[in-house]
Amino acid sequence: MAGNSKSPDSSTTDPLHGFLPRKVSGAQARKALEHDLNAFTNPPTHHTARYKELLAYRKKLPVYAQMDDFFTVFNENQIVILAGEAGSGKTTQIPQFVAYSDLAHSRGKMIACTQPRRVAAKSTAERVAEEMDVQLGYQVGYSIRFENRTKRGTTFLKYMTDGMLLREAMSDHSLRQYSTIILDEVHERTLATDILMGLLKAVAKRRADLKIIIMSATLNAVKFQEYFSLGSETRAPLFKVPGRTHPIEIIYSQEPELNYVEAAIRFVLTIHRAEDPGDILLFLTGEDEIEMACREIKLEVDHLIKQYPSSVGPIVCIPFYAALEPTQQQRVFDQTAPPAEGPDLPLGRKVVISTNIAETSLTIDGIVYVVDPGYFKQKIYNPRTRRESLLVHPISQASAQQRTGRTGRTRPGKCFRLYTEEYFMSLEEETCPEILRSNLSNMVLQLVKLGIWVKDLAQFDYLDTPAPEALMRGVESLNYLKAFDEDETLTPLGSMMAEFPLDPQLASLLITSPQFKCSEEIVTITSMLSVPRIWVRPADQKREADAAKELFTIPGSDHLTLLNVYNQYVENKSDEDWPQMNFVSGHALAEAEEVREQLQRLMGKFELELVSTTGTERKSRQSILRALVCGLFMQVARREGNSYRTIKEDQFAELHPSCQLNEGHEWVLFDEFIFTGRSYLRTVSEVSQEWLLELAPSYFDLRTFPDGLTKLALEAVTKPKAAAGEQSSHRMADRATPWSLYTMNDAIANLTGASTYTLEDAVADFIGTTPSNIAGAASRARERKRALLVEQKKKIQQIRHQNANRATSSRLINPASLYTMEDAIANLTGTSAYSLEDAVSGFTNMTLQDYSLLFHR
Ligand SMILES: Nc1ncnc2c1ncn2[C@@H]1O[C@H](COP(=O)(O)OP(=O)(O)OP(=O)(O)O)[C@@H](O)[C@H]1O
Repeated sequence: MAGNSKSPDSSTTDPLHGFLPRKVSGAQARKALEHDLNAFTNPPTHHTARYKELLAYRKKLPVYAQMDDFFTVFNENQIVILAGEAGSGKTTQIPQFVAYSDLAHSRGKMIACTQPRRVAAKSTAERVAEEMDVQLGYQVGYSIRFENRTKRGTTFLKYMTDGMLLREAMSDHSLRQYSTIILDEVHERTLATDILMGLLKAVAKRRADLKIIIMSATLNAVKFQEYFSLGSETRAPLFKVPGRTHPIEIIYSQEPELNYVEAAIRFVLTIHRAEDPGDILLFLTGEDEIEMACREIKLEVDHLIKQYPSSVGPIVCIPFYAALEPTQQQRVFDQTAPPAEGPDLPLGRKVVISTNIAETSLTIDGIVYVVDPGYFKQKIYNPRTRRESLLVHPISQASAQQRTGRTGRTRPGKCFRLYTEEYFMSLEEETCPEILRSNLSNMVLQLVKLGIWVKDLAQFDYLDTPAPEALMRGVESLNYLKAFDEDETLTPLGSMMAEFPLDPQLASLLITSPQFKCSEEIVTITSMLSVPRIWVRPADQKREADAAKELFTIPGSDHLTLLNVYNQYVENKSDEDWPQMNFVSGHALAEAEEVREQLQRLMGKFELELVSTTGTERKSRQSILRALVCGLFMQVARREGNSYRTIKEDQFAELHPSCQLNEGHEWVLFDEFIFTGRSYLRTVSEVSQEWLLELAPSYFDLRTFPDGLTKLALEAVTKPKAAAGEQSSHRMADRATPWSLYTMNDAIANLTGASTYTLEDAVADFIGTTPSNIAGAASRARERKRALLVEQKKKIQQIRHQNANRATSSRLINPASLYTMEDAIANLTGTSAYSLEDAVSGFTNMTLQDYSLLFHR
């Protein structure tokens, strides 16, 4: 095979007869593609009829017509920038062309093609395995976080998320197992793709044999060509694939639209009534909008069918977003439009309503109409406040083009842009790169693991350099986590942290958990925090879902509640209805189980002991909470008034409505600090301030701690303790702490001399019942209160609904009304990370909360 076949008739038995790596021409590749035998199976097998059918289809793709030129440019250059219209065949065909030229399979190498999204990596690998007539997971496979379908020694074409390739680069800085690396959809500018670009540029200088292809439909080609010039004057060559498979008509709105969700629903209904057969893809920003739109469209269409049965066909609405279970995501590809309801009646239509996960790389067969309202949800991290905002933003021109490109793939299409052409021209050309709006602590750790010195981080060859403050914050967090030593090199702990596919804080939590004799429980909690939403809350069963959640609740800790759910899931594994009956996601739990297995394997690799807590329930819980403090001590807040103030950053937030805690807890540790119109702490547990001082002494070092109420509260713990010996007879009369800071917990600690003795324990001792009975009674009382609240909320919603109807019928809402204070500040300051809080504190030297208190007084 591959050039060393000498027998005279070997061209009939070896489709790759005469092929020399990277000297292959288009003509040779076409001959091999047409061969009866499959070049990539061992021994070669006969091609199936399906292969031939798909090959006929592939030949019509624009990239196929460019095959000769592609082989020339690929053979002659180390790095190629490739731009081609969405649907021209880049993602599916280019890696296959490379397979013929590279002959990676015969050289023990692999070809990698990265994707920013898991769903794209997986679905493209499935399609390509079918096109190449091989079994998925063998010659062609995929690797995404916590899911690897490749076979060592057999897989030579691997679709993978960019994050997975980056992870591999940490153990092999030169990525030696790959002969060619293709970075696809680079216009998305994910953090991992950006780092990979810098890394591959350096690897290319060391490894002349490594080829790199940078691909996208919509990229600023010159910027990439210059970046990849490898120090010489010559830019990397640009290979353009003109044309698309089928034409697409783009239709703009004449006027700015009303409320974009309403407008989108209206458009879908109009298309359904007025346009030729063909499925519809609508882009909305998030799960709530999508589920609501699915319901409304279905209701409206059912209503229309009753009114006009001879002119309106049936419809099926399919939601599509990242948190959905794979079987539900798969519906998007598998489910077809419903048939006509009778002879001579109109055909049915499939409507897919998706977030921007369907924006790139995906082909959903049958889509003819795309409806693009022009918005998406974007996460922006503010390094100063350490808060993430998740807000609706206008999309970029590049995104709009990608959305348009979801049609015209298997037949001609139409794209309805629910904004004017002038508005489109005013959009940003590209989406803001993730590196400019993310928490960089993980990136910093990965770069250092890749061999970059901390002091050189700012000089790394970034395509767009991140803000120094963001880098500094990343280094600072890692210093607190003891990932670096005094010389700023990786400590063994830091090096181990980088090996876990987790945020550094969670990795550190996992690694330190054996010290608290609860690593079994912590690995479960970490896995539960790493998967999408566990709780299921259907719109028409919210009350039942909340009641079910209440039954899992461990008072004072969402983390322990998650542990409880997982343990009960494992106990009830044989009952497949259990998740649904309990309003939890069976898929998320199964995924948590897989994640857990993987993390457990990694722990084994580093000889981290897996131990479970022993002793009383109270003691076990305490050990777990103490371990959580040891890893997540930078995510702590203290109650002030009706909200919580984060430590050091002094930001105010409320507990997220999904939290099972009441607001009575003074100190809490949280998993997420997020802004979604309001600031929230999500997944929260109560902790003791003494643990903070004991378990994170360098972060809570009172000598360097900023002055303020938090410091006073922390001092209140240390001072009375020091004085406790002498003052025992005056404890209640002589209150050393400011009275307002003296909590019930302090009182109990003073009375009993044990800081871990809680209010519940005290009650239990007095009335002779257990804390869990008390919690049960409290939970039943809460349930009654919740039922009342649900009623009240319903009324409020009715009133809001009536008001909203009144408002929308009398007032035009244009995109400008979605322009938030944050957008205004971003426009004024030129940085999206500068929040309202920053603006207020910049101007007044006060926090927003203090400022508004003063203002309202
Ligand atoms: N799963 C699939 N089912 C049916 N057709 C498919 C599938 N995947 C790809 N195709 C066909 O192959 C064509 C090329 O798809 P491919 O993903 O390679 O294009 P692309 O240029 O990479 O597009 P994009 O920039 O959107 O990722 C599609 O337009 C479609 O006709």
